[in-house]
Amino acid sequence: MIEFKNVNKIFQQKNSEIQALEDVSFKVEEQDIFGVIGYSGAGKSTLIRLVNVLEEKTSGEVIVNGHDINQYSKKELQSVKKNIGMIFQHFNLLNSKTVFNNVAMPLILQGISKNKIKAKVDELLAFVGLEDKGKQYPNELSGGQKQRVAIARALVTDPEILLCDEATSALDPATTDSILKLLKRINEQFGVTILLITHEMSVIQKICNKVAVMENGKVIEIGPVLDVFSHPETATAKNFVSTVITTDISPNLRKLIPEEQNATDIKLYIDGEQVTQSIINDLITKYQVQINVLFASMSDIQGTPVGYLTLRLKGEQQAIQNSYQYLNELNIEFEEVDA
Ligand SMILES: Nc1ncnc2c1ncn2[C@@H]1O[C@H](COP(=O)(O)OP(=O)(O)OP(=O)(O)O)[C@@H](O)[C@H]1O
Repeated sequence: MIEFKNVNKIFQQKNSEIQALEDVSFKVEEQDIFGVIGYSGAGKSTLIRLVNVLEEKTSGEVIVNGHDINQYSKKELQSVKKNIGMIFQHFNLLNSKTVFNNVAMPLILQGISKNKIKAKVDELLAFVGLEDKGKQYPNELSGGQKQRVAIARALVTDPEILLCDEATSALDPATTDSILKLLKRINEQFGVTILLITHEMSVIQKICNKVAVMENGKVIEIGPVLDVFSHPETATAKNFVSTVITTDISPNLRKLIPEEQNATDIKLYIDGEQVTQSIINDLITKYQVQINVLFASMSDIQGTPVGYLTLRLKGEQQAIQNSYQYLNELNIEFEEVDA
């Protein structure tokens, strides 16, 4: 649906060059909610703006609907762009126009008949929950309501792709949640593919099925959300994950737990059906190992329960070895950690 192939973007400045994107390659499949996360300056905005040609790449290919976006004729590009809606952090509404006219604007510009416009705009205002706000002006609305208007406007041409540029960054947590739910509904009911950029891992956790982590213009980690969240490899991805899930005892808390002779601490990762296994009970009763739970946390990642445990095991060396064999048989990831 959208594919970046070896994309580079260099901004030329008077005496220097800024490489905003470096050899970026990945695919957004149909019906994905694909999240791109990175710190400020990572290149996220530049990347998303290439898709609807708000920026032009320096080299590489940005393929939308089967063709490189720069290979289309002007006329073809117009119809490709109609197929791509976009929403922004600061909504970008026209304050001098009513809500109705803001949503209607793309259709007015296309010369669509008034009756058709009214039917479509009314339908979309109802869909975003603003059926009674058509006659109001943007500055009479809350931030969340403004973003709903912007979403209705982005959908008015029935696009197959929706680009979201930090769409919830200016909103409070509750409003953010309601907008994210709306985006999910758009993806599920209308089959719209969503490419979003954010600096908040909670946004990725709540609605994305895939994620790319960017740093210094490069994609440094990419994959299904469950994979990247459960096994982040780079320091940056680990930092982002730690903002939404706690996977370990904090160093301060660690200091409060006394060391013990003849004890082994292990860290376990469990997910899916593994969380229903009576692991601790089995280790105690079957293998005669004493157990202290030093740390435990459970999170929901895309509907999959994911758990992290740190256990202190005490017992005969053979009993500990047998416990490890049992964990291996259950395919549970674990490692010994320093006390
Ligand atoms: N029009 C421009 N001219 C020159 N440099 C630019 C331009 N747009 C972006 N850059 C530079 O390109 C790099 C990537 O910027 P970009 O805005 O894509 O990052 P970002 O990850 O979206 O960050 P933020 O979340 O702060 O917007 C930065 O170093 C930025 O200064």
